[in-house]
Amino acid sequence: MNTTPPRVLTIAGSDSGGGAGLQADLRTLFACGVHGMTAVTAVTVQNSLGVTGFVEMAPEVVAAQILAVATDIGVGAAKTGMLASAGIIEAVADACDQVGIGRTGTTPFVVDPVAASMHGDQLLTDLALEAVRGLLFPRATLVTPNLDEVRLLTGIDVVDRAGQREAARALHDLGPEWVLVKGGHMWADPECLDLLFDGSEFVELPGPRYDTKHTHGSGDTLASAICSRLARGEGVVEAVRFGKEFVVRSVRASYALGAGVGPVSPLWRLEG
Ligand SMILES: Nc1ncnc2c1ncn2[C@@H]1O[C@H](COP(=O)(O)OP(=O)(O)OP(=O)(O)O)[C@@H](O)[C@H]1O
Ligand SMILES: Cc1ncc(CO)c(N)n1
Repeated sequence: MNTTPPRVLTIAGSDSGGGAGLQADLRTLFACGVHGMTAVTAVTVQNSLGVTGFVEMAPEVVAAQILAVATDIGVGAAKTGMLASAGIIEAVADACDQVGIGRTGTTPFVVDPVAASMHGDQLLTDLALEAVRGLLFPRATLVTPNLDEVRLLTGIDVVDRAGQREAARALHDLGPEWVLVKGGHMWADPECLDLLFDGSEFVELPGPRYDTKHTHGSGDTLASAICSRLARGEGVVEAVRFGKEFVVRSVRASYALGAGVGPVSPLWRLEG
């Protein structure tokens, strides 16, 4: 009999182009050696040029998927991606409480507050943003906003590293245990520095900035790689260090796809 690997649940939307969303999560989780499970929140109509539409799942169907896998298969760590609406966020918060995911329980919970695609297409309503702040952040082990999401959530426009620290403090005040302010969108910075904060200590995670436009799915890949380690029982700092290293290599392995923005690729992990 083979050993059952650790299990990670992603609560996320589908990207028909296969580069971001739950497809990026599943391929990253596979490459990281864990069993991936999905609670689908929405189906987007998407390719390398952007998102042209989406339909949401009914909130009770999202909750039912979470309960179904948690009560039978078990969840070692969970993450959120696109959540689409306030109704879905309320259902997710409630279902997570029921099965011990997040700070009301013991299962690590990574909240990636996906608000828009990299082309600027909105993936979350304005009302839902308030629900992310009020219902998900206080339950999160770790939140992983990019700089556009930081601006939407805190009003802080981060343009330098001092601003990144100020934003980390403001986000931590919203209740998560840890905050990771991603630096990918600090375009003037020759590096991509991600900043981790637990309310007292800052941990800087420096990394190169590769000269490529093909970074679709980088945030999903980072959060999924982090979850793969949290599900093994690693601490947040160790897991985030692994995730950063993993996403850097995946950006380096990214490829062109269609006429627009290609995806980062975790396939390097499976080669050789
Ligand atoms: N050009 C790049 N070269 C190397 N690392 C990058 C690059 N762009 C982003 N990263 C890294 O990828 C991760 C995701 O960062 P980013 O700030 O782009 O998040 P995101 O906007 O949520 O991602 P996406 O919306 O593309 O999925 C971070 O660890 C960031 O430092
Ligand atoms: C479904 C989905 N989730 C997340 C993102 C952001 O990467 C996207 N473009 N599409």
